[in-house]
Amino acid sequence: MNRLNTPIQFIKGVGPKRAKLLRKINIETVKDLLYYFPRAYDDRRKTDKIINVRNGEKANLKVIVVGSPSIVKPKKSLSIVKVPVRDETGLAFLIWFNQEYIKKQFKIGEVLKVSGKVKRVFNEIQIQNPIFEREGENEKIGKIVPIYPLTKNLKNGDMVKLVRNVLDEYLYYIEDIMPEYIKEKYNLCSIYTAISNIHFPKDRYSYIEAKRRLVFEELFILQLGLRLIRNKYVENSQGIRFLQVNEIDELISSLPFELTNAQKRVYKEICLDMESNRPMNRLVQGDVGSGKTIIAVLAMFKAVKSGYQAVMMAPTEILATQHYENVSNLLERFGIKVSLLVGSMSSKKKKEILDKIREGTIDIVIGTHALIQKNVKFHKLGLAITDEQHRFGVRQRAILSQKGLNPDVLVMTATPIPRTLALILYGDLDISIIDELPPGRKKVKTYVVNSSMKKRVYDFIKREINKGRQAYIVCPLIEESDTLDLQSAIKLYEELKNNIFKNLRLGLLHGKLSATEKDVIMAKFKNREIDILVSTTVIEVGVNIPNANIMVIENAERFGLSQLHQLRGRVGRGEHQSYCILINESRSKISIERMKIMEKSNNGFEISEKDLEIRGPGEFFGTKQHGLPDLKIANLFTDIKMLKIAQKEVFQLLKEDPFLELPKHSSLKQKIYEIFEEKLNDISLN
Ligand SMILES: Nc1ncnc2c1ncn2[C@@H]1O[C@H](COP(=O)(O)OP(=O)(O)OP(=O)(O)O)[C@@H](O)[C@H]1O
Repeated sequence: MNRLNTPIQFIKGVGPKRAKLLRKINIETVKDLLYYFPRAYDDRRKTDKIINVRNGEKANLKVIVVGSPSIVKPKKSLSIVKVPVRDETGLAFLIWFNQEYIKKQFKIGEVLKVSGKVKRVFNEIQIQNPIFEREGENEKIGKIVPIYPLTKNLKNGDMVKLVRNVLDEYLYYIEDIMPEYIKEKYNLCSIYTAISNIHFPKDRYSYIEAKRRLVFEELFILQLGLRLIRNKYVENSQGIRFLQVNEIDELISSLPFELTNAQKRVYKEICLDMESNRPMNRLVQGDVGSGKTIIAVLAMFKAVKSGYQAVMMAPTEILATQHYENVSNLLERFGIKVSLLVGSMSSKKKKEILDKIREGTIDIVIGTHALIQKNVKFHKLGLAITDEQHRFGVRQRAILSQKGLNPDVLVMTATPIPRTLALILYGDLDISIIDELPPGRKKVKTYVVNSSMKKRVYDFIKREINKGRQAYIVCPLIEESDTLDLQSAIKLYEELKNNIFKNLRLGLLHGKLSATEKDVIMAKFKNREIDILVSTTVIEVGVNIPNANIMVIENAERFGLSQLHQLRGRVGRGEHQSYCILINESRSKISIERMKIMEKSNNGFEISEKDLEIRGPGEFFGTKQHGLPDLKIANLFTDIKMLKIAQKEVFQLLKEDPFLELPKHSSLKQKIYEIFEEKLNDISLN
């Protein structure tokens, strides 16, 4: 057995009780402990003088005991031990509460190093509950002490001792998996120095060096693992060879527009994947309105004309319905049978569709989560597309594709993120980017206003509606409570309908409506029977109504920038000049700064980068949701430079050894299998 896997309760001084506490913080083995990094450090290197200490702050002192310890009992339940000490600048008292036994530990004249919090009580300087050691001892004071994330009843001092013990005995059982040439090239210290110094740094420099090495390793391993999964998947599975379909030119030339160069390039990349015998596993990233849908349509056409079925899963019924309408309009005249499958359908209707899917009389199914239910069985599924993937988990994507035998997989996302990060979050996919908007799109004019300007905003909406346009008004999202969210939308709707826009036709859309009710409202808005659609963020993704040209967002400060960009993307989709009005109720500097970014930029990639900068990656996208292992020390945003370097090295290494089969990479491979075991095993089962 690898000694690092020694269960923690077998370590001296641990025992079952402490082992239980350690398990609470996910420390089960020696290795877990060695990789349990401090959350902060207490620098106890410098010595203060009594004359300089400040009330409420921590002080490290070197003192001499100048009198016998005394015990004071101000009340029955409280006893205070007081030990008088001094240095060359003044007098102080070491204080302990209800710990009478401690009194015996001091002798007059002995020198102590103490560290604790200063409290001034009347004219007395007290150091309360200090830690202390005698001259010559060198355990707790005079150095940088790690502070660990703890749990109830587990003391930092005990953790420090434990880590020290384990380091002494087990450090050299860790294997240094980083290839030598990489360590040399980037001047990275050994894993031994890194692990030992991250727990007990001698100084700032040794801490920085340790952290740099560990961050690099973490990012390197993460990316290597993801790319290895991709390589294995591509290698192991026999995919479908779709045909070159000439009829597709007819479809393309029947479109009311010419494909942009970016669309042509991405389409070509998809064709190459589909025509090869390896299964496609590709992400299409594009800014809002860049025309991702047509790419999906072309891929589905190709699949069907090659004799297979295709499926497309969208996150909401509104979006699924919209896709269904588009796709059937475009493809039915080519003899392709398209069908919709959503949760709200009657069971009779559902059964009818499910039968047809199973028999193969339906070629393309478009739907929501309903598609991943057990009862959905395909006759011959060849292509699985998920739209707006960030709303689904990796697992759901996998379930969908398991409904075929290694179908090609296409993932479409409307949240543009910087390429470097896309490579992490979608590291097991190949990436295509549509980085060009269709020609002639007018920039959405964006204005940030505060609520005092509302009347002007409403007058402006009236004028545009008189010209035949339509508007969206989106209400703030209150995440903790759907009910409040709903109330605020209803309240606003009532007020607008009964007062401000009395003579106009308003509709209200929110998540609590049934799917049919939502459909009715969307259809009315589309048919111009509604002038203003008041909505919660259910409208956020993908809705395409080109005649709507105004997007007003109430309490815009409550949204993430990428989300605002998504919402804004609902307008500017037709020939009319469009407007986005952000009502910002916050005076905070950060809020104003964020709103300014929206005024200035219309580029989703740029905006997501800023959003990431301001909100941090944790909130931007939960790594958990993407099924990635937790990062212990690296930070996807602040360590972006390191991320890029690690990415470069991973690509280089896999070029030479795509499956880590060379003996020199055996320990790397082992580590990756430890971390990504489940995923890699899944693949070998295919
Ligand atoms: N090359 C093109 N030239 C002109 N119009 C196009 C082109 N490609 C797509 N469109 C049109 O642009 C609009 C937006 O396309 P689509 O709905 O596919 O965008 P999207 O990329 O899915 O954006 P979102 O993520 O915002 O939904 C549609 O009305 C579509 O018909």
